[in-house]
Amino acid sequence: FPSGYNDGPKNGYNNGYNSGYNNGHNGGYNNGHGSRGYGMISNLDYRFYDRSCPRLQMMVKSGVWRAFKDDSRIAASLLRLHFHDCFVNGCDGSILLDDSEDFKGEKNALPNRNSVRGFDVIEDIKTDIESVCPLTVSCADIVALAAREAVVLTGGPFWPVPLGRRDSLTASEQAANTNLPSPFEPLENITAKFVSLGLDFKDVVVLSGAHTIGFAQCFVFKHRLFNFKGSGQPDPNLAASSDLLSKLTDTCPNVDSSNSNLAPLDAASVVKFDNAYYVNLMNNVGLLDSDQILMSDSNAAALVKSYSESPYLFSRDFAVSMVKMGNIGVMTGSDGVIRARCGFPG
Ligand code: HEM
Ligand SMILES: [Ca+2]
Ligand SMILES: [Ca+2]
Repeated sequence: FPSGYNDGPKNGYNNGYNSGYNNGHNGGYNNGHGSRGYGMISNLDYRFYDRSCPRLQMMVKSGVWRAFKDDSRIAASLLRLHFHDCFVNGCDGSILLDDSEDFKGEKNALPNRNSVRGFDVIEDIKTDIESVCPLTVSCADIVALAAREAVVLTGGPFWPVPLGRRDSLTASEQAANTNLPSPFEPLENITAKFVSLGLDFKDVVVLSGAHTIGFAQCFVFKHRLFNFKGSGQPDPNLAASSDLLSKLTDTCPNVDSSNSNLAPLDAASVVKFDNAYYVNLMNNVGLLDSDQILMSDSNAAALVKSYSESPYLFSRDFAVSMVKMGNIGVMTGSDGVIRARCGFPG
């Protein structure tokens, strides 16, 4: 990676943050082999808290399990929380900051408002950890570990999480609105957003597999059900599966009041972290336009096919891509802070 990758400026954090970010990185379309693996260049360290907070990982694990007992969707929500943190100013806990009178952060940015969940779970875990290891563990690291636990808890792969991220003092509503991929935009745009953060095309396909768990609100896919691209008809991909189409129109009748109703992203196994997401795409029953659209690109479709055939391949590649995502724009050393509470910068 270019120098400067890991040392985000302390002051004026957002100014020019992305400049030079991607120089020299492998741009765009490749098959992802080579330059992948756990050996990424990063200042993070698997053993960062071994001495300062030896029970950290156990505490995160039990906090996630506790929350999961009452709400199995929380696993999906915690995984998405890490993604929405890392894609906006790097994995720095920025998404966790509460709005105040003179500060508007990311929580209420368009992709997050009434959509991202799990803040209270992270805050509860942080409170536990503060009682044992005060001002030691960053919120960004807790989110990264919680995302891993969420995947393990739902039957997905375990991977060691490199640690030592520092928390931001600020957040950017605007960056959240522009950096996070939207389910309404074409694959090229989504890919460009990943590439601008040092990820690649394979990561788009692999990380989209996170949609093997969790839910989406009707308004993000409703345009596929009734009047796709002005045709007055459902998306032909969905129409081919009358079974799914009728379930979705039951959940999401064509009235505004259904907009926040929920449908499983992977109807085959909504709380199981498996490769069914890719099997769905092969069968044209992906829920989001941005999911099914992967099949319209021959490189992506080839990866989808191989993951649909091999859960092991998917598990392995997902773990690798999650470590990559967890490295985006991290602050280490004396940059940033360790927050006392995740919702407040101080
Ligand atoms: C590739 C571009 C992506 C797009 C366009 C996208 C879009 C979305 C949308 C629209 C939702 C539903 C939100 C709602 O209805 O409130 C969602 C849910 C979700 N996304 Fe993504 N996503 C993408 C990539 C990712 C990645 C990289 C991850 C994690 C590694 C992820 C994890 C999730 C999870 C787990 C949920 C379910 C959350 C829950 O049930 O609380 N997504 N995504
Ligand atoms: Ca962030
Ligand atoms: Ca699944």
